Amino acid sequence: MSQARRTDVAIIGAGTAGMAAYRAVKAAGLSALLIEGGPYGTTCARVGCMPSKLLIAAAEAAHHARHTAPFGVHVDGPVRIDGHQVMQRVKSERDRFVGFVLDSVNNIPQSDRLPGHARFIGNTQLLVGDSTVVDASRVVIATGSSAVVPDMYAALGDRAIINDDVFAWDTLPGSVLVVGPGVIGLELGQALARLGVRVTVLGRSGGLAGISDPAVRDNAFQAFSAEFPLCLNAEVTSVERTDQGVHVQYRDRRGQHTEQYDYVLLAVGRRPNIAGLGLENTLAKLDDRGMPAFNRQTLQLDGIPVFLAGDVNAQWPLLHEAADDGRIAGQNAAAYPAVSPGSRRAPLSVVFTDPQVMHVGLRFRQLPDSGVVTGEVDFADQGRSRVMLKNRGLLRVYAEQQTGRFLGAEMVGPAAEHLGHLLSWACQQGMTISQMLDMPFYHPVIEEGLRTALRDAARQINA
Ligand SMILES: Cc1cc2nc3c(=O)[nH]c(=O)nc-3n(C[C@H](O)[C@H](O)[C@H](O)COP(=O)(O)OP(=O)(O)OC[C@H]3O[C@@H](n4cnc5c(N)ncnc54)[C@H](O)[C@@H]3O)c2cc1C
Ligand SMILES: NC(=O)c1ccc[n+]([C@@H]2O[C@H](COP(=O)([O-])OP(=O)(O)OC[C@H]3O[C@@H](n4cnc5c(N)ncnc54)[C@H](O)[C@@H]3O)[C@@H](O)[C@H]2O)c1
Repeated sequence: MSQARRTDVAIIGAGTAGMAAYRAVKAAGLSALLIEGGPYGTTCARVGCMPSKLLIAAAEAAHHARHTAPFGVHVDGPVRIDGHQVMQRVKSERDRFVGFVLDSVNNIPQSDRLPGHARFIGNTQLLVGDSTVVDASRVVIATGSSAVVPDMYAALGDRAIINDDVFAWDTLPGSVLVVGPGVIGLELGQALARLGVRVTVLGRSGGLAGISDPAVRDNAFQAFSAEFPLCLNAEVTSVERTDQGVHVQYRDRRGQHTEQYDYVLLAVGRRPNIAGLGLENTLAKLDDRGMPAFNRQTLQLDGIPVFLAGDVNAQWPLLHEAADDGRIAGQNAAAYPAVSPGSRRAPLSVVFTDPQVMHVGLRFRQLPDSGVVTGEVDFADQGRSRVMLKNRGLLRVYAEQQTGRFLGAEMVGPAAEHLGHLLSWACQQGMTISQMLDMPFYHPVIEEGLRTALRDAARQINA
């Protein structure tokens, strides 16, 4: 027997964006229904940001323990890694973070929550599960994204894994081939390598951690390829399931390779969760991949009161952007038809490798063809970085020649997560290089490296 529900705003997906949208709709005094087809807890807490950082933290502990000798400090005897204990901490701390999300879900009145997979049967009408029809005045789609699994790996069954599977392990495997040297591939690949897993990371089109500045990318390549086999232009020619794991053949500049791994970790990108949503039953304009046309400022789909928030819109698939998207979509859904562009922050991304990678504002590839100066610092001789033996990396800052306005930066190097925050705040304030140089710099700190890059840019602006 079918059930009918009526609400002002239906929100599909109780992830970071969906929960933020729900809060915004309720704050505006409208009714909202939060529909979730999978487990509660969010991608970030369950299988994304948090468990990956927990694995990285264990890897950093192992790495530090193995690299004390240059300081004259010796850990006599081998560093022993207990894979069970590593994964136990990753999972129990992860569960703690998920628990906080579940608490906030439980604080949402039961009548505002609807479990089940949702699909459109009209512009703002949804079928949830097999029998519940939801009539909404507006809808927010916040269904997230899923890891892409290229066809050639499907035959490997449970030996072809994605990030979710790593965080379900009870112990560490012996070997993993990581396909995709993007953010996920590098974060997890390096962490596993430092935890004693034999790791190879393969890319196919030269990309590395999303870095677009060739000088920064080269510097990053030197750092990572010194730690584990890393090839950015490889072609995997065959993969075959064996009793022991996976038999892999790939080709790179050095020739053909035949190797055996326990698992192939696929980290070749993520795809918006749009398929199966039934958008063809609405008036949304869909492209050839089924993506609806939408306004990037208001997040509204062209022509219908439906909004697209978080990873599913593929604008900036990052946690803080998903939360902002959810707020903007929720506010606009509530205010519809009086929608307005949401306020955005300066772009900032951080990759939690060692050395870390970050970008702020405009990326190198987005810079105008002329009228830009680039200041840089190589961290090899940077004082505090050298003191701590963290002296590898390159920071490049971009500024408008005419006005001196700071435009953006790309970096691989020490404390990039912190330098990235300083720079993104300056970017959002619209500061010039000279205003940034007027700010305090303590001694001796890694931020003095940033000052060197800013001075380099200032010299060129003044010339
Ligand atoms: C390994 C990894 C590490 C990451 N690390 C970081 C990091 O360090 N920093 C950072 O900023 N970002 C990181 N991210 C990205 C970040 O996790 C995402 O940007 C963010 O979680 C996206 O939130 P969301 O709300 O869009 O999607 P989600 O949290 O995935 O929520 C979508 C929800 O929609 C539900 N759903 C889907 N379809 C339907 C349907 N038809 N009906 C009902 N429900 C549906 C799903 O079950 C899911 O619960 C990482 C991602 C991964 C995978
Ligand atoms: N620290 C963070 O903020 C963080 C961490 C993890 C994930 N994320 C988010 O998750 C998103 C997805 O991450 P991702 O690493 O899956 O995607 P990605 O787009 O960052 O990287 C995918 C990489 O795989 C390569 N690739 C594509 N097809 C390939 C193939 N067939 N063989 C070999 N290489 C191939 C691409 O060239 C690219 O280098 C990121 O863009 C980011 O927004 C963020």
